[in-house]
Amino acid sequence: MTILIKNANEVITLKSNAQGPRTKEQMQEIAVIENGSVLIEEERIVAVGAYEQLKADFPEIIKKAETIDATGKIVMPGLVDCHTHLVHGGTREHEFNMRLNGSTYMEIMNAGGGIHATTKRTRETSFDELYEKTMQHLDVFLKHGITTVEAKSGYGLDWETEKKQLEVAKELQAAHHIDVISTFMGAHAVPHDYKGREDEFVDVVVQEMLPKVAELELAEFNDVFCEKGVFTPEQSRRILEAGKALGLTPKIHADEIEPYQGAELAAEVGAISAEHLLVASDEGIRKMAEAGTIAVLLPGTAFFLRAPYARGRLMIDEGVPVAISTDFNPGSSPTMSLPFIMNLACMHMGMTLEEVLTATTINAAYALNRGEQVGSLEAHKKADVLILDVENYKQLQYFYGMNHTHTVIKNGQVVVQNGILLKDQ
Ligand SMILES: N=CN[C@@H](CCC(=O)O)C(=O)O
Ligand SMILES: [Zn+2]
Repeated sequence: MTILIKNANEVITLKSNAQGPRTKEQMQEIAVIENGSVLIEEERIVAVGAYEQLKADFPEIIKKAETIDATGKIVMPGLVDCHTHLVHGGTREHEFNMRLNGSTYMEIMNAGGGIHATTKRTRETSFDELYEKTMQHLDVFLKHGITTVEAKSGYGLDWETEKKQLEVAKELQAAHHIDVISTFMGAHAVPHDYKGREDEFVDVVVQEMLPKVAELELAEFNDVFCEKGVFTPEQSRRILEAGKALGLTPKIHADEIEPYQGAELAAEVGAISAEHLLVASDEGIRKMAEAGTIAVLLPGTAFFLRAPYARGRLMIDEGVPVAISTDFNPGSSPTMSLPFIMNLACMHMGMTLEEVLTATTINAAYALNRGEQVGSLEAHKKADVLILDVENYKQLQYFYGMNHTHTVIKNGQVVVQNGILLKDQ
């Protein structure tokens, strides 16, 4: 398919001469073209710029293009949601109600709820049911303008279920328009039968699960919940180093509930990203900036757990590349609305309108090692493009809590039109 998007009030390209994830003032530079056009052929972007220029440069391609008139709207890259627990059984609204009545997240988890409750449900749910449920979630993501999503395992805590989660994600990567990128997170919690024998469970993850994940090519990344009462920094280091030796890139859930040297560890093991960081130390932030570790911030979790927000402003000022994501999961952040999460980042983490756009496109793409393929509108990149029904990018956060997605083009194909998923029609 050849598509020409024309007359957009603004095309937010995120194009830059910077290499790698954007830091400091680079996060502010979203490279807006007023009255811009985007030319797409097959699954790639051919060019972005003024219509007259594109017409002069690519007359033959323009001749055969189907035109989409974006008058009164804006155009930007598809959103990248770089931290989700996509594949899981069941829901936990009763725990939400318990928290509203005074229980804490960790109390519920230590009493057998939380991650353990979802683990039980995920073990009980068949492959086909999980596949169908996740397919529906992906449809909702797509309608919110998300074209790439990460999927962590970690609700199995045994090989059979971890494998089932990763295989569901792999099959959906092939079956759904959205790109689904898998992370193995066998060390998401210590299963009940290993209580008091935590190191033995780490042995199982390191010696049994990780080699099979690598052999079957079920994931690109390896994550661990480094948190007091879950996995210690030493155990986390062991898990991440073992994954690295097998070719899995480290990620880490760090400093979410209590400061635990997680940010420092991320920098030391060369993790691509450290995620959460609500209570990361000054030293940890400094080390991440030095190492170039991407901070994946998840303000929806702070919102939903009524916890302090990560210090996004400080991290950016210190030179840490920042990405933001939904953390979609059934316990601490059951939302698929990345646009709402962007609003929280502006309102509660001191991030600017421009920084949240960078954090959910190009920087999020780099957090998934996809910064060269998606995350900005540039020639030769994948044609993952959104048309949003607002007059300018500032309105995206001003009209908050709404879904402004009008059209989604994924891999050069229109998949959402007028806010409606085409396969639903
Ligand atoms: N903190 C650890 N894991 C998830 C929550 C998982 C759950 O509560 O089911 C998170 O990233 O917030
Ligand atoms: Zn998470």
